[in-house]
Amino acid sequence: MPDFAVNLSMLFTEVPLTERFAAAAEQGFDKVEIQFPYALPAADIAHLLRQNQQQLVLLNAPAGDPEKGERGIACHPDRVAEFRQGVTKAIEYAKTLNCNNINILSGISPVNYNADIIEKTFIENLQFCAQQMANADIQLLVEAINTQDIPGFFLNNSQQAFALFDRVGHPNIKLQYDIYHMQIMEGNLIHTLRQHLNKIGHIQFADVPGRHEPQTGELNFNNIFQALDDMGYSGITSLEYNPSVSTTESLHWLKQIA
Ligand SMILES: O=C(O)[C@H](O)C(=O)CO
Ligand SMILES: [Mg+2]
Repeated sequence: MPDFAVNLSMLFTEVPLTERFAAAAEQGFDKVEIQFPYALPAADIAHLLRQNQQQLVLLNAPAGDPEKGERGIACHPDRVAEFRQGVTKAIEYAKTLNCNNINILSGISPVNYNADIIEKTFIENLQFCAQQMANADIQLLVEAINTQDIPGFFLNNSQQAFALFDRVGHPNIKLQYDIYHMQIMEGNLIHTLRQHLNKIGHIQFADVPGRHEPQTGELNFNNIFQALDDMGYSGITSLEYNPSVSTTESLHWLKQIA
């Protein structure tokens, strides 16, 4: 069975973030992720993790202003200094929280720059991240996001990610393979996971369509989880879905496979 973590930005949202750690612990989760932890001081999060005997396994670097529709700024040529300051802040949080993985979001391609400059900016920013994070013993992860939910998102499929990693040319970079986004963009999940397992550092999932819990859509999660075990995947597999019912009720599938 996969080593599960739960994303506290999308599950247990019935209660404020500070109470989600305990809610997750009550359901048996000892590993959690937070997309953007920055509204809380790192010391407060560290206290909550200790109190609930949990490990933080993933956080995202700051990704611009969501109120303005921004979903990452790593490919924005005019935001490089701001992006890199955000990465420094993410590394400080990760060090305080003993978190070994930081996820980077490319963002939506800015309309006022040509494709080559956008790609070059992203590659140079990833080179910066890979080295800064290697210095801090942190794994750089990069996530591809589907363009139905976020039209224009620059990094949107696994082959594009692997080709970019070759150009980044640093060993400290892996794909955060989100099953939900990749089912929408390319399908062929088990084959892709098996073929590129050594370039995949973290997995998240939700069913398609709807981005809800397993058994609400078209994916056969029993087969996917079994295949991950069979191929020897040893990383984290994280619940990152919008529960279609209460979070606790949405975990029925987990009890069936346990
Ligand atoms: O939406 C997702 O899949 C991400 O993992 C994320 O962190 C976006 O903020
Ligand atoms: Mg994701």
